[in-house]
Amino acid sequence: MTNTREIILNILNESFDNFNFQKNTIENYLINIENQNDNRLIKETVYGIVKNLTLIDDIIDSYSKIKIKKLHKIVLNCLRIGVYQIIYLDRVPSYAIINDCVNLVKKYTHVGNAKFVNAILRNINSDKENIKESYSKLNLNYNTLALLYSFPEYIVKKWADDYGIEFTQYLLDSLNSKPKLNIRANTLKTTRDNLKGLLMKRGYDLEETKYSSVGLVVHNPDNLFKTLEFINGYFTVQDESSMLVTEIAGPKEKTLILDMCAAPGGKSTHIAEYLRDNATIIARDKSSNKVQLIKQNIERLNLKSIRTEIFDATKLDNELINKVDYCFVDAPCSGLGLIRRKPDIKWNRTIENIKELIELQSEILDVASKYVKIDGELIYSTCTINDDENIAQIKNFLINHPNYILVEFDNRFYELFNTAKDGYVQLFPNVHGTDGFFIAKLKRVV
Ligand SMILES: C[S@@+](CC[C@H](N)C(=O)[O-])C[C@H]1O[C@@H](n2cnc3c(N)ncnc32)[C@H](O)[C@@H]1O
Repeated sequence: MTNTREIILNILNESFDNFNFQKNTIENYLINIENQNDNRLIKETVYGIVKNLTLIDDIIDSYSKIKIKKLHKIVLNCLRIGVYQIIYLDRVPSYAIINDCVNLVKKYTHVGNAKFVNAILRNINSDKENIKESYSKLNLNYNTLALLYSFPEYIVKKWADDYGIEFTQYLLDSLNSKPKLNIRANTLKTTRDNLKGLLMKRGYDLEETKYSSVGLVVHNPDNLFKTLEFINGYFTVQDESSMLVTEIAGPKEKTLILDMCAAPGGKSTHIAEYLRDNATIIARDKSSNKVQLIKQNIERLNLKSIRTEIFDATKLDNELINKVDYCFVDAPCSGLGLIRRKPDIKWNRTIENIKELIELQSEILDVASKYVKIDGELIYSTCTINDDENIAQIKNFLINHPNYILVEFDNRFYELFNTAKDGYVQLFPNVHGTDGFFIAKLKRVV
């Protein structure tokens, strides 16, 4: 029989060494687990711990005589598993959780530690309701929101300053929620309706995306990648927010299009489908591994209009100066809008590396500005909720590049998004149900 908590412990021990919670770490452990319930419990607990880490550690800290920084790694991780499952998972009996965690500590350390863990988890279990109540009574400010929703304080403070405490609370809550999987119909092979019908016949439960005309939400996506529809390139997995980049840009056929940061090809392949494969699209990224990912998608989707190139977007390519009709900069960014899908982003970002990203974005935008021909367009997007990488970045660009202006979106996008104005939009998971995302549309006028 699988000991799910032992697997969770192994994942945490590995992950907390390097904060690398990439899906692969988890998927590698899950490969041999056939029981879907075990599979789900492991994923739910690991992601749950990563999402709620500050609060879980705060609870442990208040019940442990030893500061958590001084606890043995296995002891701490077993406590995290125990606390998460006791507090957040009503369906699992507490005695089984405590028993398992204690036995794991005994197996991997010693009896003394096992007794310590047993006492803490029993106390937390009997105080469970009081614990929940005492946290629910906290006054809300950016420090308490950072604790309650387990986010780094610097991020919460920034959002509270930019959007206010109430909005920030909803934002944090939705970034901790489970996201829906979205797919984009490859309109060169099928229609959204047809794809929906084909997948429904296979037992999938789907609905149309709210904003994009080619997207579907899949409510039960298990084994979706094994379907013939996926293998034969009828769809691409992509969040609805990303689909909107192409729809808002609205490029024309028979034009030259450059996607400077293209891997794994989500936007480039969408542009090719949108233009019925009738344009010249150059899809670049910085390494051969990344470009390989674009190639795999092009091949699976059977697209002919995209040429891939390994090219560093911070370097100027003289061949393309003043030649490009539509230049897409889907920039490397802090990814704060993706925290629902990748909760480790909470713990992997620092103020310093966000600053470096802002400089990199600005450098790439400057190079991009040289490729676009007069009357051509530059479309800048990020998957983050951070004005410094988004609208402030664009305003700064406009100051340094007076030959560019923001161009208005088609009116229907202003009707769809209350947060869209003057040629840019910030999408929020708590408002729009999408990933946190930013799109700006610029035009070179001189
Ligand atoms: C947000 S992702 C792009 C996602 C892609 N547009 C899509 O829709 O599938 C940002 C990309 O920028 C690439 N990147 C980062 N620095 C770069 C550079 N100096 N030159 C080119 N690409 C770079 C990363 O490798 C990454 O693939």
